[in-house]
Amino acid sequence: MVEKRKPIKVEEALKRVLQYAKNGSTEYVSIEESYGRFLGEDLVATHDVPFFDRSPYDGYAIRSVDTVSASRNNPIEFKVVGEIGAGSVFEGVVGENEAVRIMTGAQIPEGADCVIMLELVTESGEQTIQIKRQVKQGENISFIGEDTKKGTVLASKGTYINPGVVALLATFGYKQVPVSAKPKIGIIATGSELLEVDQPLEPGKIRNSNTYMIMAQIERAGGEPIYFGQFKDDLRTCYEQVKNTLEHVDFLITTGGVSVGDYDYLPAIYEMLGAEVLFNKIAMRPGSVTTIAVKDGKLLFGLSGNPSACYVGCELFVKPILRTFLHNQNPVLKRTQAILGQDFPKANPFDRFVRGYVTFDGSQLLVHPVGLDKSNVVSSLAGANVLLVLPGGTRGFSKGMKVDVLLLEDQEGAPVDTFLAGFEKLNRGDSDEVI
Ligand SMILES: Nc1nc2c(c(=O)[nH]1)N[C@H]1C(S)=C(S)[C@@H](COP(=O)(O)OP(=O)(O)OC[C@H]3O[C@@H](n4cnc5c(N)ncnc54)[C@H](O)[C@@H]3O)O[C@H]1N2
Ligand code: MOO
Ligand SMILES: [Mg+2]
Repeated sequence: MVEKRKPIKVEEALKRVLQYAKNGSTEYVSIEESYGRFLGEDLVATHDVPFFDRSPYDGYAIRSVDTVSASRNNPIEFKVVGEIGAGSVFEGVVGENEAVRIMTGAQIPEGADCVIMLELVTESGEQTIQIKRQVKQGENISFIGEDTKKGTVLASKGTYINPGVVALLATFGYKQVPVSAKPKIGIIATGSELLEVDQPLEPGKIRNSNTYMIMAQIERAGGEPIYFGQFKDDLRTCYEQVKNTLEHVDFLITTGGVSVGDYDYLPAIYEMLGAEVLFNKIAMRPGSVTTIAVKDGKLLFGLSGNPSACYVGCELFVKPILRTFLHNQNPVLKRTQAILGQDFPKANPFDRFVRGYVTFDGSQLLVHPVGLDKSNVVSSLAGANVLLVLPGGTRGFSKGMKVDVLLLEDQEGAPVDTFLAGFEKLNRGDSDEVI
């Protein structure tokens, strides 16, 4: 008698998995290697930026008081007493009707309290200029600390290091950057039908695409994938592999063998390991068979063998655990809304995660499903930049309807609470599907 599994809601599955989320440690990498990593400590401004009052223009630094009566009919003459480019400092003090020729980025000389742009002065002699307008105190000065003040937390621990964060790291002198250590995520592919990537096709066999897809997904999410090989559907072999691999990784992903088929051995393997199965059926498509178990606090992700199901399982459940390991506060996929660009007539007994492509039509986001919506297809994955979330218990969606989409290529992510709330408020109908 085949086991009847009880599906649980996506949000319930995520809550159960997140109970086992752990934070990893911190390590140092050079600033050149920091892009794409996650901050291992808060990034705090260790000094004001700018560190000194500076000129935002090429011009002349003067005293505003000397320009009070300046006008087109009353040009005021200034003596040019010095010249500084960025990086140089004028050693004297700017006195009455004196000007220092100053370039963008140079420190405002003592005595001066404003800058007039080169274009607005007339050179009236070898070392003299004329000014025909009033310049206000503080005009054209970038003041100390106006960019950021010493002590400000500019990015918190766990923040994704984008190019802007790299600029801040350099600004504050981080030659070595504290980053969150990447979780080591083991991958084992199961299936007697699997060929290595470089093997020629044979009847009944397919190349193992899931391994490489998951490796890429893990890298995109910021983890370190470690591939332990592909194994035939043999209970002993697969059990030994899973057991041994677990010792060397922070989490383990297997693909295939989680359903109810004769050669689906993962359920038996969890039992032999003495692992606690958190769930083995989720009310979602694809990926309903996604099974997650825990052994001594370590998560085992039993992802489906079907490529699209495997992909979705990885994004929805592996990514949040991975990102939490990196101390990231926004570990789940960011959600937004888009207008369905074409009919999607298929009924949705379970929540459906359709591979889609989002574009902006000038006023709104439009989303189109990509390729065939079947869990065993691989081609739709390449063109997808979102997953459309179609609530379970509904009977199809038409063009023009507003739908939720989860962004696949976004690196910012979203907080768990809002993500869960998004699912809880889905307008689901009654599902008559039981398997
Ligand atoms: N009687 C039932 N049959 C199935 C059910 C069910 O509930 N009752 N669930 C179906 C669903 S839904 C899915 S999804 C799949 C899940 O299958 P498994 O996770 O057990 O995976 P396998 O049986 O090993 O393989 C399924 C499919 O995927 C291909 N595959 C496997 N590994 C790879 C890989 N590394 N790269 C590419 N493709 C791979 C494999 O050849 C199979 O075609 O079960 C349904 N059946
Ligand atoms: O788990 Mo299967 O992918 O639902 O389609
Ligand atoms: Mg199977």
